[in-house]
Amino acid sequence: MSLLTVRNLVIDYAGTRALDGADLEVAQGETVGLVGESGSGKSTLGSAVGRLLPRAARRGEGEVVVAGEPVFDLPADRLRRLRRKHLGFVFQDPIASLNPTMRVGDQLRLVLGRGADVGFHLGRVKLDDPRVMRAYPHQLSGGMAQRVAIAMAMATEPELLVADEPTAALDSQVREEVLNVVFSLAAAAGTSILWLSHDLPAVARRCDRVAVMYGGRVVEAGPAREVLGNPAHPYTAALAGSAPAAAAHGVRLEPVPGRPPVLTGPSPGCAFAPRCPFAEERCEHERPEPVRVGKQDVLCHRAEEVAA
Ligand SMILES: Nc1ncnc2c1ncn2[C@@H]1O[C@H](COP(=O)(O)OP(=O)(O)OP(=O)(O)O)[C@@H](O)[C@H]1O
Ligand code: NI
Repeated sequence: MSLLTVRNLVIDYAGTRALDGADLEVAQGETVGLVGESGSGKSTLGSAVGRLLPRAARRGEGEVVVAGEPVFDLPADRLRRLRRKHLGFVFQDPIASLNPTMRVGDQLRLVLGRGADVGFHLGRVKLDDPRVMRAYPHQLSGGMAQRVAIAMAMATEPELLVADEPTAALDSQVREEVLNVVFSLAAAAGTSILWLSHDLPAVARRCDRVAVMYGGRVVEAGPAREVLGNPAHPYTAALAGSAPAAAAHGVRLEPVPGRPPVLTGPSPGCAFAPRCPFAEERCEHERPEPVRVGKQDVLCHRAEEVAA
């Protein structure tokens, strides 16, 4: 059974359509990478999982179900309980996600309860120096602050951790260490991960499954190896740098020429059509419905040919 199901989710910010019918599933204990260009809707989808959207956001159609609970239809107290019991969040800017006026140890105790063994939880994220406990967030490096944020998010052993580009602000060596901490803690606790990222190959190395977003929809989802090794959506193919069919016609796919769309309402056809080497007439005015190609769910009129 799915731990998280997002079905046909539509989210608008005054005049901008951020999600245009997004579908996503995360199973218990599974690690899923959600990738896509800037503006494709990753953060909107990640926040929607906990109904943590900015004030300006409006849900149109669709639903989000976490552990059997319809997130957008819950009264406030049940939503709080669901978040506390089932969900953890880690964001891009760790310092901003911590309370600047409170020592690290006190913040952890607030989440964990008075008697909690703060040292143990910091040790789990490889922060063994006792000075960390007494430090204020601004006294920590970005990598250390992110470990504290991870310790807090994972302290309750949530069923699902949503990590929105948790390493984007860190340098590359620290990045790997922080990801190692996230993935090993989650594996030990049986926590599912939804990791939002720009980097398809990096995600494919660590995750069981990958979901690729474009124009506010998940255009391809499936096992990481298949999505990366034999993409069935032209956009994934471009990201993976391997579109044999198009390459044979001498089309250079990487980087993808053109710009991502900024939608103001529902896309009339496939949002990728203007940049797509496979596009034909119907792609501009027929919205692709999900099709199964191999082990992937794909939104493309020509998915069979792309994967072939
Ligand atoms: N608070 C907001 N108010 C208005 N528009 C917003 C808001 N947040 C996001 N958007 C718009 O919604 C769309 C999706 O943005 P979102 O942040 O979800 O994408 P993203 O894939 O996370 O991008 P990035 O990789 O840059 O983080 C974009 O067009 C963005 O400009
Ligand atoms: Ni984002």
